[in-house]
Amino acid sequence: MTDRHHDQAWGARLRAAVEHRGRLCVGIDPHPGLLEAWNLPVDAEGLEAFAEICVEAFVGEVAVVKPQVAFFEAYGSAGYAVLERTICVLREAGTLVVADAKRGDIGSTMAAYAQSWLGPDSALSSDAVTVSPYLGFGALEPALSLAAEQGRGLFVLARTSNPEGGELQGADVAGGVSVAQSVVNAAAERNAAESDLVGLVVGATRGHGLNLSDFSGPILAPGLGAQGATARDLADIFPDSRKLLLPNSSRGILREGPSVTALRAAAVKVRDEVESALS
Ligand SMILES: O=C(O)c1cc(=O)[nH]c(=O)n1[C@@H]1O[C@H](COP(=O)(O)O)[C@@H](O)[C@H]1O
Repeated sequence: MTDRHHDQAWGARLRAAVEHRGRLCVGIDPHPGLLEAWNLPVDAEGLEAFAEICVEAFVGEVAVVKPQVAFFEAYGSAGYAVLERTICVLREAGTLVVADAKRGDIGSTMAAYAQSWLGPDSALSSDAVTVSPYLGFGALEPALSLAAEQGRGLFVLARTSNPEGGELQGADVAGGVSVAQSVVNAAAERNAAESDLVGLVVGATRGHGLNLSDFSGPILAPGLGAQGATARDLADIFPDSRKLLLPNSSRGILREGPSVTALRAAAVKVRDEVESALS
């Protein structure tokens, strides 16, 4: 593994970080409305100030931070430069970064996305990236191979938190197996070669209806806070306490800014609520 940040497999790094700092994954989602609420200009400079405040508040307190790429991309190359610096500073400080880019394409193009988000030479390179399997789970293979080689991970969308996701993800593919369940099964099978390489995204906003018993990798569970899920819902929705669950909250915490102290306190509060709900 050539990454100067680590020489361990992703699963080992993730499990060690969660052991130290809890399961919460805090999102950096710089919505224009949040920039305004923080009295920042809605431009790349405001974006940079927003990201710097988040970094200061979250480093050392939470295990995993998930920048939502869309809110950086909205400012073009200037936004990407801010994202590069944000990813780099977080990783240098020992915070794991999941880039929420939700990439997915035919295999040959997927290889290029994989280099951007997981390659050793990219300024956007993160510890893990979110990907969409809806061009076929097999099309993700270039990203899976690169992640394995680099000691990084992937989070594959299975059952998303939004209400619109159910129609497609809940549809039957064969013999009563839903599209989302087929993603879960493919992820479990791929993890037989390297455990924890493939994580799943399963929303925390409602019952997912999935059989997760054969899946032992990490599960990113967005929906805490702004989308209505609470820490207490987590134990009902994910009753198997052996699962490595990473609940995500973005706006629910970010709305407590721009004070670094208040933002940090909000993250710590949700982190601790999650830990006591799941322990
Ligand atoms: O992949 C994700 O992180 C994701 C998957 C999903 O099913 N639902 C979901 O909300 N997300 C992301 O998680 C974050 C949730 O943000 P809040 O609703 O503000 O907490 C956003 O960045 C979403 O894009």
